[in-house]
Amino acid sequence: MIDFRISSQELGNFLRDGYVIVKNFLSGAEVEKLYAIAIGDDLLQKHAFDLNDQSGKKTKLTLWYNPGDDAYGLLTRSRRMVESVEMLMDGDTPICHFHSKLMQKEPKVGGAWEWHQDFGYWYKNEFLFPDEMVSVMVAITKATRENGCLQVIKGSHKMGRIEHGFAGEQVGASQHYVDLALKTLPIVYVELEPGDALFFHSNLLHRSEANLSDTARWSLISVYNRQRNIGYNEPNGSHTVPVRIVPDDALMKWAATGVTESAGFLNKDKDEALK
Ligand SMILES: O=C(O)CCC(=O)C(=O)O
Ligand SMILES: [Fe+2]
Repeated sequence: MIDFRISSQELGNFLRDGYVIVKNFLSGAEVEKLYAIAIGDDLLQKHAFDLNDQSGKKTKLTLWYNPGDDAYGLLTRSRRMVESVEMLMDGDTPICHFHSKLMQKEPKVGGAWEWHQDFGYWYKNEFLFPDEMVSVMVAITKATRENGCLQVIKGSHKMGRIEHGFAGEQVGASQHYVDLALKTLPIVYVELEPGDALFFHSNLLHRSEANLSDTARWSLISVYNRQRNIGYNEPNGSHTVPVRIVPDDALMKWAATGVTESAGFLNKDKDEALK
């Protein structure tokens, strides 16, 4: 049995750098199952929407709040996931799932994301504690420089929250502070194999370039929150509902289905952080 928990060295890297990569967080069979379900899932496609970047290129994504008994829900509720994020977060109240999104960056059309901190969005939702929010990006397909993998500014979470404004339909960090960060800290291209996971702090500056390659870049990004960290301007209550943890083997042993309507999908015009 593999122990998936974050080691003390990985924790140290996360605290210093604002992120940590865990290779093979999912097995090959698990990630194949998730990919097969995603491409055949009508509901995921029905609820997908496009976000335009500044040049008009589109990124397709599907976002939902409540993790259920489908394959994606069982992954986000798995012990390895919840115990890992718990080690990386301040505080001691129960771990809740804010939302998950399936990012579908299609070949030739997948749009860019401007430099931002995720807490730049969540501050608008009136969350108060950035150290009690962590994102996990799981690569469903390979992420490379060519297909627009995530880039992070190593250590930038230590700058605290940076002012954000609109960049196309996205929220972007103040260019002046991004420039200063880039003068001071290194950029890291987060290339991932399917099944690898990137855990990152809510104040880590990150972006990605358009996907001009022939291969899709699909990833699942799940966001976790401590129960006492209330988003006062976040209408969806998922972020204060403790995760119902399932065993790590549930994804392979229990589920065969895609996400159901009870997941509570986001419609683009409803998101407070995008207003
Ligand atoms: O998947 C990407 O390229 C970036 C997405 C992202 O940073 C976000 O949705 O907040
Ligand atoms: Fe982000």
